[in-house]
Amino acid sequence: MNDIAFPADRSLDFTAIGRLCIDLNANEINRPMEETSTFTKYVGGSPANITIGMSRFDLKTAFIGKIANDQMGRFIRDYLEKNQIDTSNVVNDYTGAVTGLAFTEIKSPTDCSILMYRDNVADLLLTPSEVNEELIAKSKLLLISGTALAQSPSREAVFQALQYAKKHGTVIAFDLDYRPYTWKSQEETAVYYNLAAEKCDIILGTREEFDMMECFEQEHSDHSTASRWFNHSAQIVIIKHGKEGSIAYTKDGASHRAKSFPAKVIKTFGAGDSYAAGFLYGVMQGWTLEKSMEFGSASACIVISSHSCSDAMPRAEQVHDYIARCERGEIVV
Ligand SMILES: Nc1ncnc2c1ncn2[C@@H]1O[C@H](COP(=O)(O)OP(=O)(O)OP(=O)(O)O)[C@@H](O)[C@H]1O
Ligand SMILES: O=C(O)C[C@@H](O)[C@H](O)C(=O)CO
Repeated sequence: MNDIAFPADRSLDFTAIGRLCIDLNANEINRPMEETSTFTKYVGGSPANITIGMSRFDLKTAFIGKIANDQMGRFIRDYLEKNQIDTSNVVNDYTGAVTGLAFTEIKSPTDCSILMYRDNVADLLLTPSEVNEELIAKSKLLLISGTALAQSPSREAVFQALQYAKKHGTVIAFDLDYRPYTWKSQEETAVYYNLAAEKCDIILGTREEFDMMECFEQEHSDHSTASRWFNHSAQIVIIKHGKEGSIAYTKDGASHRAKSFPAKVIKTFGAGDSYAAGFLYGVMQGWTLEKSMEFGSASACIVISSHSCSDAMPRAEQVHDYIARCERGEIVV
């Protein structure tokens, strides 16, 4: 069991707010982007990937965001709807803003980077008045993603969503998703991340992302990081450590470690999104933290062993099968 009490009487399981963009993943892998010439187009954006993952787990999902009024925006909306995601609060921009592009470079399975084009993107133009209170009120869980805090009015839209979630007892998860190129300074990032994190029940981030948030603090240990947020709303703090696995801290002072599974890695990005989807799905099923972290870790392996993020988000049976195959020693890297 875990200690998160999700409201029962809700028609939606999971709603996310934030970035909807396009991934353009290099087809010529294991070389620098300068030497690539073709890309495959996928829907992207960390919160979008997580929502797609939750929908693949057969949860009832919705998205709150803004897309460009062009072919890319229509591609994104169509894809979400094909994945049974409620897009009633995905609004069109009519100012000529564009869709964020994430060009991915896969130099090697352990050396990947993302070149992000994010000038004048539609997703950061979502306004507080465009956030649908009723959608959040009928959701069990709201996910916020850090990059949506980078600029106004998206920043204020996220805080409005947080206010609605608090008002209606909707559980709040915060995936830190720190993307430095979207921010003016680390200090600005830390201020807004900390203000948002104080309202959240579940916080997921890497050690580096928490270090950024704690740039005004002296101590940066996993334990001090976690205990800091239990003085606010947090029930669970997850600190991810890549291939080394992850640690969950709970308000009662306990910690729970999860190892990573073996994976035939094609690219490392997408691990965090798929891990978040798998972990949050497990917690929503009422599983123990260990089982939820295990499910997230296996979900991550499936995605990092694939070329895409969104397309590769697995179904629950695929994740259970991956765990079973690892336990039988059938996945050797
Ligand atoms: N090379 C790997 N092999 C196996 N599992 C991995 C690997 N990298 C990450 N994972 C799994 O995915 C989880 C999340 O990965 P990570 O800590 O890299 O988060 P992240 O930095 O948010 O990911 P992303 O690269 O998508 O931003 C890890 O806790 C681990 O379970
Ligand atoms: O979050 C982004 O904007 C880029 C993602 O779409 C990409 O798939 C990735 O980095 C996954 O975490």
